[in-house]
Amino acid sequence: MPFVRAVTKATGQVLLTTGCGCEPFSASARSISISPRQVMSDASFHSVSFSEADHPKVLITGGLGQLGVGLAKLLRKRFGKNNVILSDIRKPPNHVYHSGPFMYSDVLDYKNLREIVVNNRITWIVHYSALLSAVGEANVTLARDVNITGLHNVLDVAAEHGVRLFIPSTIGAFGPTSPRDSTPDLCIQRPRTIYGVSKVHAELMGEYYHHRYGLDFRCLRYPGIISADSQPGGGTTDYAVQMFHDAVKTGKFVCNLKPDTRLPMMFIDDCLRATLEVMDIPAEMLTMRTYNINAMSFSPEELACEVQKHMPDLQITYDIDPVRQAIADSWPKKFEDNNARKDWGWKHEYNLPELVQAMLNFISLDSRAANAN
Ligand SMILES: NC(=O)c1ccc[n+]([C@@H]2O[C@H](COP(=O)([O-])OP(=O)(O)OC[C@H]3O[C@@H](n4cnc5c(N)ncnc54)[C@H](O)[C@@H]3O)[C@@H](O)[C@H]2O)c1
Ligand SMILES: C[C@@H](O)[C@H](N)C(=O)O
Repeated sequence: MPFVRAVTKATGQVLLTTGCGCEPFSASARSISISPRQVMSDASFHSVSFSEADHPKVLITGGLGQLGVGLAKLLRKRFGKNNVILSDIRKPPNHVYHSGPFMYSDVLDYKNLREIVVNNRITWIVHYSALLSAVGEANVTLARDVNITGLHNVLDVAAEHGVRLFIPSTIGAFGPTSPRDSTPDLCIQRPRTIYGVSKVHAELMGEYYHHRYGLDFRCLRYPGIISADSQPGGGTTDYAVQMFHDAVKTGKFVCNLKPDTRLPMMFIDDCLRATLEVMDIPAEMLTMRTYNINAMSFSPEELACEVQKHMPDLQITYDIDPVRQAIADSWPKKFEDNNARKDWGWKHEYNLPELVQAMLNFISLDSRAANAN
């Protein structure tokens, strides 16, 4: 829906409504532009001429990380193989390259992003590119570039071409001054990592573009995600994935967080389903644009205990990484997600016992297959 503009004579102010049901707001006439960048005159918001019945055409940025390949698989099942483009700056492995469209895309290259969106008539972007919490602390400049400059490029391209945009946030968007038990959607957010700071920035910029330009921005704050068939990319919650791989391979695991470090976690199938659900629902059902989603919380010792029910000989020792420990100690222990459950019916399926069973089934099967080859 186009912007409605009305210039009031008396004040020289411009009133805008965005067609999204938000309150109009005013701003100085001089400062108003129709788009975040000065785009060509043929670019207009919400101009994509797809009928409601058409499938979305999806671009996933940073798609070769822990979450992108699984999401592409889910979306391709739903929308068709050729309607979902995976992109990244890395070379895809064979099985990914042959499973559907893949393109090189560096989110720091605005023109390249715009070309992909235009040439492929993209209608949804899932923006996964990021440096996660632990690697971000090891390279703050790169994290700032990818997580903040890259975000700005994606926001602009999405706003200019009427693209629905999903950006994940994280438990890492909270900090030591946030309530750590049952952390709600709206509370103090003063994270102490560049990752967290960039994610709060993403939440605020996405919501700002929604109110200011009508961008259809949707955001879920994910807990730590546990997956069997994809490796995590340098986060604080990675220990929980590694424990399974080491347990099956060596029967031993050295944990880099203290035994009682409790964090919100989620099995990947729940995370990807939540992402599709929140992208798919009508905008009227969203009372907010950024939602917490929750499944379970556990500590290393609780996870180890559950794994040991299946593998009683598993040996766990602890060698604490002070950087990761400090990050974990500043994050929520338990997440509150009442709004997601109320507004769009979010419901997780995996608790800790089901998660452990699913991970061990997959990894054992996978290692048996590798041994047989
Ligand atoms: N995995 C989790 O536990 C978790 C939890 C909360 C939020 N998230 C968020 O979900 C998203 C995906 O997470 P993930 O675990 O798959 O991350 P990941 O680190 O595994 O993958 C990120 C991908 O981004 C790519 N990338 C880096 N620089 C890039 C650039 N300049 N241009 C394009 N791509 C670039 C990397 O090559 C990598 O494949 C991230 O935004 C992350 O913050 C993840
Ligand atoms: C929690 C999440 O954002 C990521 N897995 C990290 O630990 O950095």
